[in-house]
Amino acid sequence: MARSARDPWRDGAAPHLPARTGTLPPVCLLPGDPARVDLAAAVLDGFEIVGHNREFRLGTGCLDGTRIAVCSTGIGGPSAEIAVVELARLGVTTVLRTGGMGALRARIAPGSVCAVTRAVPGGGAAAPYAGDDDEGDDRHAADPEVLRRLGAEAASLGIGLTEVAVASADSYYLGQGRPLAGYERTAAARYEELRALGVDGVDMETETVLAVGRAMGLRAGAVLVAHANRATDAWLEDYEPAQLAMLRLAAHTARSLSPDAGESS
Ligand SMILES: O=P(O)(O)O[C@H]1O[C@H](CO)[C@@H](O)[C@H]1O
Ligand SMILES: O=c1cc[nH]c(=O)[nH]1
Repeated sequence: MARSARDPWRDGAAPHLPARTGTLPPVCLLPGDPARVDLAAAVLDGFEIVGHNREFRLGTGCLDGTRIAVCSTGIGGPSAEIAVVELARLGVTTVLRTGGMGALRARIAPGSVCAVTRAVPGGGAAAPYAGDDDEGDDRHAADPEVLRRLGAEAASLGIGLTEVAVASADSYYLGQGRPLAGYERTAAARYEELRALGVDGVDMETETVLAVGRAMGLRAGAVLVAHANRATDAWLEDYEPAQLAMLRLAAHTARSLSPDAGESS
């Protein structure tokens, strides 16, 4: 049967994510980078790749018998929007972005693991989800229960956690104030603009994950590791240990947020 253009799903199969309705566990980690999905095998037992389409690499594994999904969103708001909307319809009820960011404050060293409290509204793919009500900035706040569990799990794992507010940019270079030849003044102005927002870091997907997740009725949060520090111009070359610490925290938080925590899958 031909698919409808307005709603291009077929027999429970999503148009972009490689999955069918009802096959995924309720909690899903959302790295941007597809390679981080494979890295999750280091923190989840019996990790298996379910499928891969475009930037969306999807796998599942278990922590203490609780099944957890991991799905990459690719880079930027547009593909993150697709992932969150399709995951909601596939049956996922909680999403946790598990990503990287550039810190904007000198006190946040590269490698720091950070819990996002809120994203500032910036537009892009999140804009159509602003809605007609007056929820305002709350739409870009992390779900309080997700934030609370991140804090509790970090404490019990002995992982230091810094709370941050972030901006999500639709551009990695000029949009994050990285100087390009001929655009040095634009880049410097953009960097100051980001800092003036009062945020601690910049990435490319958190705003969309929080705003779209909330609009879809999901619990949405984000844990980010600082890959770089723009204030000190430091870049973390050996990134894997920090990513693994973040994934470990994300997996434990996902387990604690799972309605079936402790049951074997
Ligand atoms: O580390 P991930 O989750 O891939 O995310 C960050 O890395 C990418 C840029 O290099 C952007 O997607 C940014 O948000
Ligand atoms: O500087 C950085 C590092 C990670 N992700 C970003 O979007 N920017």
